[in-house]
Amino acid sequence: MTSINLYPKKYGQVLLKDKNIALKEVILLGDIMGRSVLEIGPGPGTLTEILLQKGSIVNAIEPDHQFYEILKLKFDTQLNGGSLKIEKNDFLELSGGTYDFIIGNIPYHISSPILFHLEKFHFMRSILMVQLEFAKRMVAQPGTDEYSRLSISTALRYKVKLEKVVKRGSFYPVPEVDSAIVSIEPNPVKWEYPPNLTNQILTEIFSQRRKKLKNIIKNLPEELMNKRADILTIEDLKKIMEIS
Ligand SMILES: C[S@@+](CC[C@H](N)C(=O)[O-])C[C@H]1O[C@@H](n2cnc3c(N)ncnc32)[C@H](O)[C@@H]1O
Repeated sequence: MTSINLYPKKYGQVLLKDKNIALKEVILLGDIMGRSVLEIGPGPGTLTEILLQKGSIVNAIEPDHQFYEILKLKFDTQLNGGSLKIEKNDFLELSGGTYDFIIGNIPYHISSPILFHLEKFHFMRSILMVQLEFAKRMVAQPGTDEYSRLSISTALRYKVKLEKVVKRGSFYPVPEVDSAIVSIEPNPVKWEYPPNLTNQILTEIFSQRRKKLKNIIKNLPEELMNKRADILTIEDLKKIMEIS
């Protein structure tokens, strides 16, 4: 007998089986009654169901054909009633939009592209499930072991909080790593420097983490010369942008 592979690696499909965790994620969004929610990768619709029960208007983006078909059958009433739209699409292909909230238990192999693609959207708050190590790097402060290019790139754009560690046993198939729920709010003050130049400078600095900044960038202010990437703050980066 041939079996259908519901978990092709291509889409990073590890499914949340603990409904209490899904409920916690939705509660962390805040009051969603009557509000618009973009859901990234609904899979079989565990989060979708709770979002709809709580009265939100959901736009769900799912590229996998099998899940797309399952969702259409499962939520036929809500689709006809107008509280749910399902798009068979890749979130990274969306050009942007405005939603009150964004939520997703996202595929871990594309966490970074998804995180930075959020920038194309206007939203108040987002709740994402990511790999625990990724979450720790997202929220890491300068001078800690986890501090990385991801940490400063995240802090330039968002206010992020690691809300809850979720053990691997809450998923099926059981993955090799633990996960975490993070909340993300856009920074009220936007980073005023050109994104390409910022990325270029961060690449130079973080690809030579062990070097002192004076050996990477010329004409630095005195106080930055002996610093290294692992303690680079946003204020330091601003000073570097000013002379670049
Ligand atoms: C980790 S699973 C989570 C599924 C479901 N939300 C859950 O909690 O059980 C990731 C989901 O994202 C979908 N996905 C993969 N790549 C995607 C992309 N580029 N854009 C949107 N969804 C994607 C997968 O098909 C899958 O449904």
